[in-house]
This record gives sequence, structure tokens and C-alpha cells, in this order.
Amino acid sequence: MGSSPIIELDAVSFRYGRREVLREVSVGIGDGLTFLVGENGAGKTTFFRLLLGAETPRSGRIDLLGQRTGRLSGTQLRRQIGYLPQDFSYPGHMRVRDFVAYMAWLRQLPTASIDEAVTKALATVGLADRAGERLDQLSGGMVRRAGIAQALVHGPQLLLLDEPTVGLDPGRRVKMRELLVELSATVAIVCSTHLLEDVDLTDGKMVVLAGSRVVYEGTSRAFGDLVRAGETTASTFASPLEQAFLRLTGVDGESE
Ligand SMILES: Nc1ncnc2c1ncn2[C@@H]1O[C@H](COP(=O)(O)OP(=O)(O)OP(=O)(O)O)[C@@H](O)[C@H]1O
Repeated sequence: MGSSPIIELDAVSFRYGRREVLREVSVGIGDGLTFLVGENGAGKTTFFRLLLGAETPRSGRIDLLGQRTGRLSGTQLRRQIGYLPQDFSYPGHMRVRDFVAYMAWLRQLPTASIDEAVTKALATVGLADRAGERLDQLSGGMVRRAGIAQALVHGPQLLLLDEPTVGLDPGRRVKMRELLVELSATVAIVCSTHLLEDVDLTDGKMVVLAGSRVVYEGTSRAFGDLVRAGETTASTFASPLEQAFLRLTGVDGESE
């Protein structure tokens, strides 16, 4: 994992009205794969919206790709970042290939390169053989993969994926994790999840959000070690991984 900071937050605070979401959060994210982990409502989507300039921090500084977020133009954002929103809505009637091509065109990829870029993006996510099908003919996991294809088709420097595993069964979540690990060799990825099973504990980095703070920032391997070394009794039903998470986040049971 490289050390160049792609995302840097310095003492960032944000609230919706009286609801505090981030309190003086400082964190740096570099190359490779980073999992942004937090319970429902922890602020993962808000974190992405702040990066994208869709929300403005109340205080603090956010640098993205070496520039202060507010100063990046819409065009720069579209070209350099690939985003898969959590509530990924897609035109079901469109064919997979046409949809990804349309998204490439929106990101202002030169027309002459679109065909090749779409073919490459669909092959990368394992959808080459479904390119001619309508999106509403795909399974949930395939739709998410089409969502990733549209996010990376224009060759961005950074992929922001908001809960790409939502609604997927355990087998498909494992496949998604494998895909992200593979992709992260060529593009920096921040992937949010509330499911610890999604995190690759052999590689990559983790940022854990809870109580408006970053409660863990480090490699996921070190988090795994922490888990194995921990002797918590947070919940007898939780796996060791969940126990460590519950201890860090101070939550024992369902939130919200
Ligand atoms: N537009 C909004 N106005 C007011 N409160 C909001 C708004 N959007 C989010 N919130 C609140 O801010 C907090 C953080 O929400 P956010 O969607 O960022 O969390 P999350 O970690 O992405 O959650 P989830 O895993 O459920 O998607 C929650 O308490 C949520 O209810």
C-alpha cells in the first residue's frame, strides 16, 4: 500500500441540524483498498457526500487528490472519481453495455475510446457475457457489479463504493470482496460497509466510524490481530471479529 494521501480529513466536524455526524475527525487514506466500517447511521454515506462536496463541513479541512474539496470542479470530480451510491438507481430497461457506455459519455470520455473502455470495465467485473442483457434481467449481485463497472469505466484515480454488498448473500459478498481486492491493485478504493464479514482481514486498511468519531484507523490485518488477541465478553453470540467491533464502537446489540 502506498503512502500518498488521496483523502485527508483534518479535524472535520459535520452535523445535520442538531444531529452530529462527525466530530473533529482526522484521517488519511492512501492507495489500495480501505474499508469504511460503521453501524447503520454511523455516517458512512455522509463521509462520502463530504468528499464529493455534496455537503460542507461545519469546520475542518478535507483534501481530495491533493486539492481542497470545495475547489475541485464538477468536471474534475467526475473524471477523477468513480462513485457507486448506496441507493444505486439504474434504468432497468437499458442494456448493460449501453448503460456503462452512457456513464462513460457523461464522464466525458472521448467518444472514440468508449467502446474499448466499456469492454474492459465489463470484463473487469466479470459481466462480459451479460453485456447485451437488460439491467432488469440481472441478479442483485450482477447489478452491483454493473454499478462498479460504471464507476470505473472512465479510469478514475479513486473509487468510492457505498455499501456495494447490501442485499447480497454471503457467497456473493465473498466474491465482491475478491473483486475489490483485485481492483485495488490499479485504483484506490474506499468501500463502506456495516458488515465486518465484508472486510478482507489479510490486506488493506480499515477506518471504523462510531459515535461521530474514527475509533479505529489502521491495517485490517492489525485489526484482525487485535481481534485474535482480545478477550471480550461483549456478547456471547458475536464472533471474535464482531466482539472487537462492538468493543470499539461501544455498541452491544442492534443499533437504531
Ligand atoms: N439529509 C439528512 N438530514 C438529516 N439527517 C440525516 C440526513 N442524512 C443522514 N442523516 C442522519 O445522519 C446520520 C448518518 O447518516 P448516514 O446515512 O451518513 O449513515 P450511514 O453510516 O451511511 O448509514 P447506513 O449504514 O444506514 O447507510 C444518521 O443518523 C442519519 O439519520
